[in-house]
Amino acid sequence: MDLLARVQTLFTSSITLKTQALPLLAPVIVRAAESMYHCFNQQKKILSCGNGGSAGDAQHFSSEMLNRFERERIGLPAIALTTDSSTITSIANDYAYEQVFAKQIYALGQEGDILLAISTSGNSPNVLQAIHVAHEKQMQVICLTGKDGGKIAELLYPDDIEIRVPSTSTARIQEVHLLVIHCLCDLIDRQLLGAN
Ligand SMILES: O=C(CO)[C@@H](O)[C@H](O)[C@H](O)[C@H](O)COP(=O)(O)O
Ligand SMILES: [Zn+2]
Repeated sequence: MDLLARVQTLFTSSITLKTQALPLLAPVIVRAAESMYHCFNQQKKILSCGNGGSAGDAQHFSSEMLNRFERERIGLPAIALTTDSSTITSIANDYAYEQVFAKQIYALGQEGDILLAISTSGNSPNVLQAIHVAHEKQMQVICLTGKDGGKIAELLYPDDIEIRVPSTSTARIQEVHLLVIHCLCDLIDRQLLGAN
């Protein structure tokens, strides 16, 4: 078993995917960052959700908004819907796991807010329900997906934005999702603070 060679393969496939994804995703990332900046400028907020590694990504994004990214600035209003175990377990217990994000969006979401929905398959039922409720609440949906976009791709409205990573590997897609999140943070800061 050549573990060193395996690491080489994993790094190479991650780098190759990022290189392939750049021209496809760059214009869409810019559009998403402009929408997010506009949302904050209107005193609105961003709610984020996802499962597993994507739950971590949802929290990673909200912490970089609430605290800061690489430059000093005021905190920006963002809430990850993946963090409150009492709320999540009670909704799953009393209703269904499918509702864990949707019910929070009913309570917290307002017209003009954005939902950042993260799913590598595009098929997680609780993320699909979250998108339905975001639409009811007149929120724009920005989603990070992979594979064929799954059912999320079919649900989106024309004003929504899908950033779809061209890969079928969950792990590789997640690696690009994290890079996309850092691009969004950087572009939001540039619009807020200027280039320096
Ligand atoms: O991190 C990983 C795999 O790298 C897993 O925890 C993964 O996030 C979970 O299987 C998720 O439930 C997958 O959901 P989704 O990305 O298809 O919406
Ligand atoms: Zn993972």
